[in-house]
Amino acid sequence: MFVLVNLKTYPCDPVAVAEAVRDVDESTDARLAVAPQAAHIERVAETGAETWAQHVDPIEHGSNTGHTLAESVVDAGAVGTLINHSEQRLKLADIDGSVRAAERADLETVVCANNAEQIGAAAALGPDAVAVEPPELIGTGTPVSQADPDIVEDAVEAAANVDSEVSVLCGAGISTGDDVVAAGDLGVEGVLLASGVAKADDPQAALEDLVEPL
Ligand SMILES: O=C[C@H](O)COP(=O)(O)O
Repeated sequence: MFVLVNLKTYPCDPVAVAEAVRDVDESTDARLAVAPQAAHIERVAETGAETWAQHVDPIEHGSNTGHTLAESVVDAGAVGTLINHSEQRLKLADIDGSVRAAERADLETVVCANNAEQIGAAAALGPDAVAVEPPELIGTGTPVSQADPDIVEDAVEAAANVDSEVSVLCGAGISTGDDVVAAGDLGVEGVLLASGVAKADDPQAALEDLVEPL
């Protein structure tokens, strides 16, 4: 299982969480990665944790003030990027452009979507993976794998119908090992989560709990 921890803009210590991600990754067969804010990518990557960007823009080098260039996050140490997170929604053409920008820079991609229909459209753009996240469950602590298993199974089917090479993750409310196991039982290859780790008093203990049954 792939456990991708998005730090969003939570007021956690990104380096401390990254060190916990690195250490727990070394103790499990699961793959762990962390997605800090862009300004923290370099310091996070220096810990040795697998580091992702939260977003890249559909741009090339040039006159794009305030945008995030795929090559720049690679220079800082990122190896992958989220695209179209529920909190950073893009138009379809821009999702396509961001996937192409990430490919150009050799970044792995996870395109997020709200439901199975959008997952099918996202998979058609050829990312490495898609992630289904019902927005109403994000940050609630109520896991999608238990609260809305149908949307996860439908997303797995929708992606497979379009491109069986595209992996499927699910996210929203996942914070325990049982949640991750339940997600795996629904057919996903990974989970995308945030508050369960970024807001935990002890992020390392939260991560250890997440991978303990894997
Ligand atoms: O990127 C992570 C997702 O939006 C899930 O967030 P959450 O684990 O806080 O529900």
